[in-house]
Amino acid sequence: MEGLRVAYDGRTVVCGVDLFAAPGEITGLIGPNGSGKSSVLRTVYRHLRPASGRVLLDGTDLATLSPARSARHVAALPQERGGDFELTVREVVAMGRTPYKRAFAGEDDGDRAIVADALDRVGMTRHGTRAFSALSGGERQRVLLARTLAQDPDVLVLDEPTNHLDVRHQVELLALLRAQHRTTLVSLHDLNAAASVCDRLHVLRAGEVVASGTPPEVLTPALIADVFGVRAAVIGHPLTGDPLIAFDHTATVAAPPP
Ligand SMILES: Nc1ncnc2c1ncn2[C@@H]1O[C@H](COP(=O)(O)OP(=O)(O)OP(=O)(O)O)[C@@H](O)[C@H]1O
Repeated sequence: MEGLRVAYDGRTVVCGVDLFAAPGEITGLIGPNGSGKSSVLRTVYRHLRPASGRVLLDGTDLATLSPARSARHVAALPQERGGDFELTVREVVAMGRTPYKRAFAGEDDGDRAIVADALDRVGMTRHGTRAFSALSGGERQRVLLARTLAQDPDVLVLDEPTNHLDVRHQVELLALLRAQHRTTLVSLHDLNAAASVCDRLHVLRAGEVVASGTPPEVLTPALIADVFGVRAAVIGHPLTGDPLIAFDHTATVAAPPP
């Protein structure tokens, strides 16, 4: 992203963000509520047009690609999860193949194998014939993740993907992201999950990137106090060695800026 600015009704909420997501790496966006994480991601999956600045994919301005073309490159798990599709689980996942099909073209064996594999990866194979609208929040989340996998994108954009998931499914989802080795841009509220899964982190505050680096570089007690207004100790995780952030849940520190 180059000089990315996002505005709603003339109010700027992302102001001049420059950000690079390296190929095959997991790039994390963290920051307080309202800091602009979703707004940045929405420009990447083209739900929003930047007010100024550009989103480049291998040097090509995404805005110059047709929607179908960019959908072959970029798949998203957005925060707005759409309505209750009157579709089965399998049909929702098969929607991921749409950017590759001509109008009215049916599924071929290749599509069917990709859809089956995507369902398998999120552990939803046995739910394939159920109505999507009848699933729990976490199950829907996993089905929508399978749809992005079926889309076979170069770039995966995920806005708070662990929302609604129990801890086991959070761990599975993060492991799945790691195993993909795709260029991934993800917003996360769980700083410990971000520390464990992301190669690089960018911290947003009031629409600006205020820190960037590897998780150990970024996730310091000073930054956590400054940006989130919470006291924390950062220690090495006894099992993995990743930074482990132990919050002081008894009190906040200075209120974070608006
Ligand atoms: N559709 C919209 N219309 C108007 N303002 C919006 C819209 N979506 C977001 N905003 C505003 O833009 C700012 C950034 O919001 P955004 O959702 O990008 O932040 P976020 O960091 O993803 O927040 P959260 O952690 O709460 O999901 C906020 O002030 C929010 O109120």
